[in-house]
Amino acid sequence: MPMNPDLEKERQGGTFDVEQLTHILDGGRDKTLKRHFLEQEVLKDPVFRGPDTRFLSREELFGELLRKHVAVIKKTQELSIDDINEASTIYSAAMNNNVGPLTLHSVAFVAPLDLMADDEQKKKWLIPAKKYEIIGCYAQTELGHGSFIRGLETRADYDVNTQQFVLNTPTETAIKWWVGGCVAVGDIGPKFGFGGVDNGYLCLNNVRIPRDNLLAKTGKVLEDGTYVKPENPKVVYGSMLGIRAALPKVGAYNLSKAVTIAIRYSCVRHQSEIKPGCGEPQVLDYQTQQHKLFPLLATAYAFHTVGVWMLDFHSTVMNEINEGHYHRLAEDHVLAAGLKAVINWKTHEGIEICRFSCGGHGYSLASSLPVIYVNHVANSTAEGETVILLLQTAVYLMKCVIDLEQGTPLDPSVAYLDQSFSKSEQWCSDVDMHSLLKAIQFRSKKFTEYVSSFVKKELMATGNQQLAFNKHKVILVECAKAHTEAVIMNAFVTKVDEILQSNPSVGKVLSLLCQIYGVTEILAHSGDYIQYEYLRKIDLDNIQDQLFKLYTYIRPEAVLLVDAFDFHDEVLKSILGRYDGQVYENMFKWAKASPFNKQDQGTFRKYIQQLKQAKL
Ligand SMILES: CCCCCCCC/C=C\CCC/C=C/C(=O)SCCNC(=O)CCNC(=O)[C@H](O)C(C)(C)COP(=O)(O)OP(=O)(O)OC[C@H]1O[C@@H](n2cnc3c(N)ncnc32)[C@H](O)[C@@H]1OP(=O)(O)O
Ligand SMILES: Cc1cc2nc3c(=O)[nH]c(=O)nc-3n(C[C@H](O)[C@H](O)[C@H](O)COP(=O)(O)OP(=O)(O)OC[C@H]3O[C@@H](n4cnc5c(N)ncnc54)[C@H](O)[C@@H]3O)c2cc1C
Repeated sequence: MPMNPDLEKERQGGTFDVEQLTHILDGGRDKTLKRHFLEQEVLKDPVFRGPDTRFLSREELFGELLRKHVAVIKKTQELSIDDINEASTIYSAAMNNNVGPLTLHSVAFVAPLDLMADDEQKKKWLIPAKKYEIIGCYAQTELGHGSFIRGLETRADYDVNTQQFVLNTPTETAIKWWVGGCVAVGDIGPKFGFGGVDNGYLCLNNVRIPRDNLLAKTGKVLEDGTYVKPENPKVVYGSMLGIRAALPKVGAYNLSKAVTIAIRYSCVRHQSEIKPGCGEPQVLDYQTQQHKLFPLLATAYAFHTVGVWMLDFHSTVMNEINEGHYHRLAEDHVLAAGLKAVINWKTHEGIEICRFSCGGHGYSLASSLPVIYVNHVANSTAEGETVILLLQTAVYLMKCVIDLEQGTPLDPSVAYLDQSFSKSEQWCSDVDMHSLLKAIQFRSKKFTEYVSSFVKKELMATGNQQLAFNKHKVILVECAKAHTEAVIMNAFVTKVDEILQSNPSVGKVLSLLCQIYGVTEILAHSGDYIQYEYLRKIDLDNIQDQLFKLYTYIRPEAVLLVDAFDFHDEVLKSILGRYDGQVYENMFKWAKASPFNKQDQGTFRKYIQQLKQAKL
């Protein structure tokens, strides 16, 4: 199909090599080539062809995705793939923006076995689980409790005579609920999205399991019922840590898809007039459309950068824990908690903005933006609800203030809290990314000190830390967000500095995006900078001008920057986001293919006939 002339023109501009940026995003040229190879292995294999999942009922969708997921597993094993990123490539190429039915088996059943089973148990369960000889799920949440783990009601009473645990869900609120991939007892019914996953319920009534079913790498129960605590009790929470540490990159992936669709479509879509009689401009030429999408484009790059960094950091900490060193578990937990919470929340807001920016066609499943949205938005609740996780980060920051007062060294990711910040010169409209980072770190430091003063006062008055925290949860959450933004901006600036050395032209365009991210973040909290006397109105006016100027620099690069995400059309599965920009013709073809247009709407005639006969 010929290229849409608008997109053809957009691809003639640009100041950087798209392919080189794709290689950077993938982690090197070889990884790009391997990703292309794996995508083609899926896209050319007829087993992965099937009905357009956007036309399917819940039951049909589950069946089709299970069929495909099994094919993904076979393909992954056939190609001897064990790298998580490569396995994700095969999975994403097949799932058409859905979450596959066996996802929880991999991320929430196999992972904890790997983390907490002893060698004997690994032989017994981990090996067959990895071969899908046993299919598992993660049944933690109950009808009555999800966030408050210590409130869970399920019982496991030890029967010393039979060396067994007797499992019971003694109350209705104890029923295990939301259990992804739980095929035992029942499905919890239709959901907002996640149609590919059978989130189930599980009632336990005197279910007996052998003592050695308790994963024993950390804690264990001896024959006489004595509980031997793990060296570090928090490691039992580790199974939730793995998914949280991975979800920032999942958020970046989903936001990258949404901005690819919205920016390509915004170049194809012509609407209204700027100069009467001069034709309808591309909607991406409107400053308001740029104001919707360019900060999100910058955010997608920022989230990808920090998502890769978080996964590396988490993997290092897990290796240290495997060798018995727990000193970075707390930092890993709160970084994963804060990044998972902020990134997934801002991503689902961003996907929604991308949908809005495509007008009516964004509301059609032809765009796939609704599919990406409803499947992504679960990530702000699942694996730790947003506020819950931000409070974890906030409590850690309160401890950092105490550590600072006591002269205890801080973890690297919060070292800036011990720095002094000052800004004397007036900001013009070309503030560099390092100055923007300093400002964002300054705000986080000041906010942490401000919140800590309230919590301390409350603690003095009540002597109860939980009460003190509970009274100031709103500002504690904001404090955790401010810190997490400092972590994101720091990772983005660090990566861009590195790329400026290795590939100046790519580094330059990314530095523009980094400035957009930083200026947007500062303007979103401008009141704090005035209140803390770090910025004046003139500074804010100047960086507002800077933001609009940055949009003009990014406008000719925008399509190339989303091309660099390198989504194959069959992976993106969006008519608005097609690489060739041939939207209208394919929208019409897609609509005509809808089963709704195929079935004889006998029901329509039947009931309208009744209406006519009713002679109202
Ligand atoms: C691997 C690839 C993955 C790719 C992903 C692909 C797509 C899949 C997408 C989605 C999958 C969705 C599947 C969803 C599954 C689920 O939802 S499973 C259930 C998840 N449930 C939760 O997350 C519950 C949230 N609640 C909690 O975590 C806890 O209740 C709590 C809020 C943290 C409170 O804990 P607690 O009540 O014990 O009290 P605290 O004092 O706050 O904590 C005690 C100390 O423990 C430390 N802590 C807490 N959590 C952790 C942790 N996870 N790791 C390490 N340490 C932890 C906390 O800091 C306290 O320490 P301190 O005593 O020193 O202060
Ligand atoms: C798509 C999806 C898949 C899931 N898959 C699984 C799975 O496979 N296995 C599994 O075990 N679970 C699963 N879950 C459940 C998930 O882990 C819980 O929904 C999540 O932990 C939130 O707990 P909750 O639903 O009890 O919400 P609640 O904790 O009841 O939250 C409700 C509200 O109360 C607020 N709140 C709660 N506690 C506090 C507090 N201390 N301070 C301030 N505010 C508070 C929250 O911020 C929120 O606004 C899944 C959920 C979804 C949506």
